[in-house]
Amino acid sequence: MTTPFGARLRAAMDARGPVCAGIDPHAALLGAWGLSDDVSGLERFAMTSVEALGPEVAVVKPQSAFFERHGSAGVAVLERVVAGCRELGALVLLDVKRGDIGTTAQGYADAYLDPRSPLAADAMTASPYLGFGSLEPMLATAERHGAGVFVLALTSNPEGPQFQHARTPDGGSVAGTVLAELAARNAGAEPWGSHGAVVGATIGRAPVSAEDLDVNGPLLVPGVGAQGGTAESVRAVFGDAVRHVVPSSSREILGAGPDVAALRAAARRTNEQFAALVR
Ligand SMILES: O=C(O)c1cc(=O)[nH]c(=O)n1[C@@H]1O[C@H](COP(=O)(O)O)[C@@H](O)[C@H]1O
Repeated sequence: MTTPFGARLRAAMDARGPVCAGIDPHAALLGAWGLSDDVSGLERFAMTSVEALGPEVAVVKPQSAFFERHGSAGVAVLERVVAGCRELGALVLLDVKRGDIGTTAQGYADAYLDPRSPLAADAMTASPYLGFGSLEPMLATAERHGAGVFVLALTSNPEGPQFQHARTPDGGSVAGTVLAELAARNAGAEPWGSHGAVVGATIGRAPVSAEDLDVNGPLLVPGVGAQGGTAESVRAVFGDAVRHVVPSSSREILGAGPDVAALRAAARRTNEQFAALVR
């Protein structure tokens, strides 16, 4: 039987540190690396990131949007990023933030979580806006293949609270409902479950407690670095749930490139800042 994603993630974090390094080939970053904003620039950026980060961090998170904007040739580069990072020992969380009615959700699950797909990753990001139950095909497909799903709960952008803090008829919040559903799904799993919540480092006051944040699964925490989140602010926001945190940083680490050693050193620094939090 395939080892569940949750167990693989725990082992990878113990071995390499907790940080998830994003691969976000923004036009601005391509420029900062002296690369052209086209497929050849994208390929150079992406494969340099793979070489630097694949052997270094527990999880790599390629942002699909920045590959898709170059069309099918860009998606072909993304396929090489996914395969290359996995070959170098990093888990791959594909950031696609998908969500749709069940039958279509199955299509997304097949695309990103079925090992027979050219874009098969270890985990994907999903949006619960069509209802948590609409994600069932992704959760079930992930479980079948030892993969995981990270569901948006409290995102790092300022617009997030409009929906995520909204109250449900039972008096809870939308974000709290997502967290409760994840906790139920991960219940009993050891060392923790395979499905995580996305909770930004910069959320400030949120309608959930540290207890709610303990979903017996990983908490992907973007907003670290470029968006202002630090180890201290993460400790303040997450309380006891801080041991579940997978801090995610894209621009701050990538800004150290294109030198491979400098990129690795930036990832290592972020790991050092957060290592003590998650023990
Ligand atoms: O799912 C995510 O990773 C994500 C969730 C969120 O709430 N906020 C957020 O910034 N992200 C992603 O994190 C990346 C930006 O990270 P930085 O460049 O470190 O700010 C982008 O790929 C975003 O899509």
